[in-house]
Amino acid sequence: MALARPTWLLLLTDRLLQAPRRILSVRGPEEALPVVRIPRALQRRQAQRRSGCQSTKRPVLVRPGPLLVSARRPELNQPARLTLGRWECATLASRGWRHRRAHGDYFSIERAQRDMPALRHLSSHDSFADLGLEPRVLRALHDAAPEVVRPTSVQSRTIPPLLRGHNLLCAAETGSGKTLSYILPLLQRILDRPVLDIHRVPAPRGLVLVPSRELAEQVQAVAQSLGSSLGLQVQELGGGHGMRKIRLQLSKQPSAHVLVATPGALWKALKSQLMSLEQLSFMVLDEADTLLDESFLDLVDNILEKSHIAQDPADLEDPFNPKAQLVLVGATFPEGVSYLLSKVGSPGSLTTITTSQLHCIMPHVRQTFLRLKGAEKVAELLQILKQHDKEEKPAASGTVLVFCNSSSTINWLGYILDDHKIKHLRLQGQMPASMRAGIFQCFQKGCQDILLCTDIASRGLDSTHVELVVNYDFPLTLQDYIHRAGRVGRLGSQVPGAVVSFVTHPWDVSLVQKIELAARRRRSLPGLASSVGEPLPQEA
Ligand SMILES: Nc1ncnc2c1ncn2[C@@H]1O[C@H](COP(=O)(O)OP(=O)(O)OP(=O)(O)O)[C@@H](O)[C@H]1O
Repeated sequence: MALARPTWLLLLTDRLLQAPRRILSVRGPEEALPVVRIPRALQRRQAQRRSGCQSTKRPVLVRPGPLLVSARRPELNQPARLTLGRWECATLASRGWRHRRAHGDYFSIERAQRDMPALRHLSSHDSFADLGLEPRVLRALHDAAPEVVRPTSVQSRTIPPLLRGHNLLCAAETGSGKTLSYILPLLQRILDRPVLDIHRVPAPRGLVLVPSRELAEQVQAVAQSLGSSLGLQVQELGGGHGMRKIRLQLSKQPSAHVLVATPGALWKALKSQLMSLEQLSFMVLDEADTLLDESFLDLVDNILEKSHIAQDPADLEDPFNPKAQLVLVGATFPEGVSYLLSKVGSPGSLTTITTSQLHCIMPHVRQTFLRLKGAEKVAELLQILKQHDKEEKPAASGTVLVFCNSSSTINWLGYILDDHKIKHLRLQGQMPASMRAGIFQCFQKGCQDILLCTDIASRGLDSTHVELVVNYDFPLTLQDYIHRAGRVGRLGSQVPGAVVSFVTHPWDVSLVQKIELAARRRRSLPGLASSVGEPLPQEA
């Protein structure tokens, strides 16, 4: 914006410009002479003004048609038909967002397609029966989830090799149906294998390790709904409890066939010899990148030591020395994933399944970024929530997830929402286990429309009724952004979702620029493995 210059300054500069290249004095020759130099840009502007010339800026051309990126400044829009080349530079809408003058700016990555990528490229002839599942498993699937008729692309590619006994790494975008892609083969494989002998302690034949107790509850519910009609019991063992509770939980179903557990709780049970993994024939690490990061790696390492992982399908055939098939599942895998995989087994023994949209910005969900001052965030959130409350929606749909980076922000924001009489639920890691239990299920059932949560609700939790994700605090990593945004636009979502992110800090801006560039180029986000199955670097 041009600032109004006082008239005296204009007159002075006009005078000075009469002799543009000379050193100009404004005092007598006897005094010390201050030197005034006229900047060239100002000289040019003044010359233009005098000659009545128009600005040389080209007028902004806003072409009609759908957009891939729409910005507050229309000259930064990108039409949907245009994709930026890999090495091509573009002026980003978020360029200059580190400066405080950018406050109030915004842009959106628009919805480029209606269907989620997992459902594309499927013909109506695809069926679960073609994947090698037995009729009894198909019946169980039909009884438990009649809406699941056609397999998604990740299910079509994952189920057959798992049924053949391969160790597998499945990397596919959020909400694409990864849970069924490992649960169905798990149930069929353990049905096929006889029980060897009676153990003194519970000895599950299938194990699913997950990073949070909410996810353990969810996977247990899916597996149990399928297992019931197959005569299989599925038990959940969530973390945050003492030994007494773990003992009690295990004594409820001592002969459960499948265990869904968090690493901490399982390791406590194994250490106290309340459980054995000797009968294990199928082991899954769901959200594998989290389970292999520093916070869980030691526990997972210990658990893997107690399980006998097969190196290839032939190892599974020996009835006297049972070994377990290993499956790693996730929606994000950081660069250097091969190094992490080498810690759980030989990466060469893993069949790798990845999808084309892995680590990409979801093309079917509108994602908006607002550059705000920290002090404006509360007002903006209240406005979004009040606006959302006014809209008419069917029951248990159109709910909102608000993500913050810390438990203290959740508590503080919760009090503010209470003050404004906005009903909501809160879920954060510092809550005692007893308080935390059941909150996400309650939100899933539609008891409340709004859930304030930290990243413990961002991974794996199914939320097909969520309409809006608000990143009140911008996530700290691109992985977290992918997982949070992945709570909308899921398979079976009842409403087309949207994501709104508040951008306040300079480090937020760096991530936003990476997201915007990846979206404009329609490429995967940087810093995440482009090829999950890449070979390990050779040791020197
Ligand atoms: N073949 C299918 N047809 C229709 N709906 C399906 C199918 N497979 C799974 N679903 C549904 O899709 C939703 C998402 O599935 P799921 O939770 O397994 O996704 P995910 O890939 O594990 O996601 P995340 O990466 O977030 O963990 C669930 O509600 C599930 O019931």
